Amino acid sequence: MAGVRNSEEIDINGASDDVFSPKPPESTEECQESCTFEAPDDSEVQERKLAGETQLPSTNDTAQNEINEELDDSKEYNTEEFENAEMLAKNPDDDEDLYMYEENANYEEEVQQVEHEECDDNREDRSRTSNASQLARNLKKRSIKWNSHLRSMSVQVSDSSLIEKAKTLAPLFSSGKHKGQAGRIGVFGGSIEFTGAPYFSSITALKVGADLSYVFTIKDAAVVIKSYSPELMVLPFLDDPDAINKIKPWLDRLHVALLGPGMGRADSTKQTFEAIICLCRSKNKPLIIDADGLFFVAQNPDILKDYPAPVILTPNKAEFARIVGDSNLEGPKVERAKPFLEKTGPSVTIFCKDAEDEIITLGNTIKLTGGGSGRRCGGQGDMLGGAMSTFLTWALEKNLPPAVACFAASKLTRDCNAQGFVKHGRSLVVTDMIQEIHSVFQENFELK
Ligand SMILES: NC(=O)C1=CN([C@@H]2O[C@H](COP(=O)(O)OP(=O)(O)OC[C@H]3O[C@@H](n4cnc5c(N)ncnc54)[C@H](O)[C@@H]3O)[C@@H](O)[C@H]2O)[C@@H](O)CC1
Ligand SMILES: Nc1ncnc2c1ncn2[C@@H]1O[C@H](COP(=O)(O)OP(=O)(O)OP(=O)(O)O)[C@@H](O)[C@H]1O
Repeated sequence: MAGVRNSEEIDINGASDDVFSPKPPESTEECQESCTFEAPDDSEVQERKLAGETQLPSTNDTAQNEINEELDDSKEYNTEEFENAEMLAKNPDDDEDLYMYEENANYEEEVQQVEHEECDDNREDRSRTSNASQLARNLKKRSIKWNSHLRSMSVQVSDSSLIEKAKTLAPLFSSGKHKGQAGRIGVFGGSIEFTGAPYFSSITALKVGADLSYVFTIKDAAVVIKSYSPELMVLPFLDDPDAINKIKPWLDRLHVALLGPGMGRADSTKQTFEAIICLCRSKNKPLIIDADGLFFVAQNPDILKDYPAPVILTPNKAEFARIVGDSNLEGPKVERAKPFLEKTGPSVTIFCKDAEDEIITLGNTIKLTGGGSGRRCGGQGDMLGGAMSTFLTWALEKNLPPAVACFAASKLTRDCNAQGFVKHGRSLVVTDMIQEIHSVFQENFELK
């Protein structure tokens, strides 16, 4: 694949001193031997089924029977919710009746509470039984439709070889490894206006499995970002008059630099951005460029010309139009990207974010669809960039192409969105999606 270089050329470890030099990565062969990729297990469904076996004590009381019926119904819905993704895809027209579901987590909790109270008290206090019955009915009324947004929960990719390769990405756990070997990610971004974006990226990089995550930001944003998470190392260098010299020693430690989330578009920021790219170039540092970083690249694509390590650009639809320099939001992206990619050279991969994600290299495109929910909360692209940073670190260590990291990040983001939507519906925010990373990762990328 274009833009893929071997690990010696990439200098993926990037460390100039021994303290930060990771040991050589395990060979891909070794890893593949120990990796098996199994279909997601249905333990959650089983757990819910088991929970559903608990019945209230039988009673002749009508209200009590009503409650039992309500509770039985709710258990059915809660179990169905996890079983029906495939059915949705197969029978898209059936969704109206079939996919009414309860706001399951809260519903189940509240009903179980009622169940408890009823078991204890129903012989003594019939009026509470009827209150509980009303509560169960009210809860059911709050049911929302699981509509066509979730018809397909499975991500489809036009190059299925990526699926197998993505399964081999995660490094093995080993007590012999030291902190940093699973990834040291640097996120360069943040501004007075946007402190959330670099946070979402860097916390996601950590939660996907990087060992260390640094945020390089401006002074006034640094304290704010630190306050979001003690896990992140936040360095207030971006608006320092001596920014590049301050950044330099830290850059040596990074496996991948993600540039742009929430960075802002001020001219002074553009200068710093370009100076960072020059510095990264001198150190063969793999790059991911997102958001405002793409705004700057659009103004000066030559900054990436013949870049000596892999670069992934992650534009959304609007940003894509900006970097390829056309105002047309439609048309085959692989064609529209061609002049830009010819100019920059083979190191650059474009991952275009949209309902259909596309991994574009010169003359080639791989498309990803499915997953997600129709709920499009801000920060989802930042999350994707953070995940991609960690996946790219691992891909390069294993000599896998950047496309594998793109696929993995897209799959993870889309599944986190779909899974989060089941719990939070319209209230889903990117923080909720980040909470889903562990279980989505376990299902799709963990060595089994
Ligand atoms: N909590 C935060 O701090 C967040 C900060 N963000 C930052 O906000 C800044 C501006 O980002 P924007 O994404 O708004 O700027 P863009 O210039 O990327 O987007 C401009 C417009 O394009 C539209 N657009 C995006 N995808 C589209 C699609 N598929 N089809 C049609 N239109 C589409 C958007 O609605 C938006 O109005 C960046 O620095 C970004 O990192 C965002 O990442 C969101 C979260
Ligand atoms: N319509 C959609 N259906 C399914 N998934 C989607 C859809 N749109 C976006 N996504 C997923 O979300 C990812 C991020 O896309 P998005 O358009 O939110 O990026 P962004 O504009 O950079 O986000 P932000 O700036 O808010 O962080 C995409 O790569 C894709 O995986």
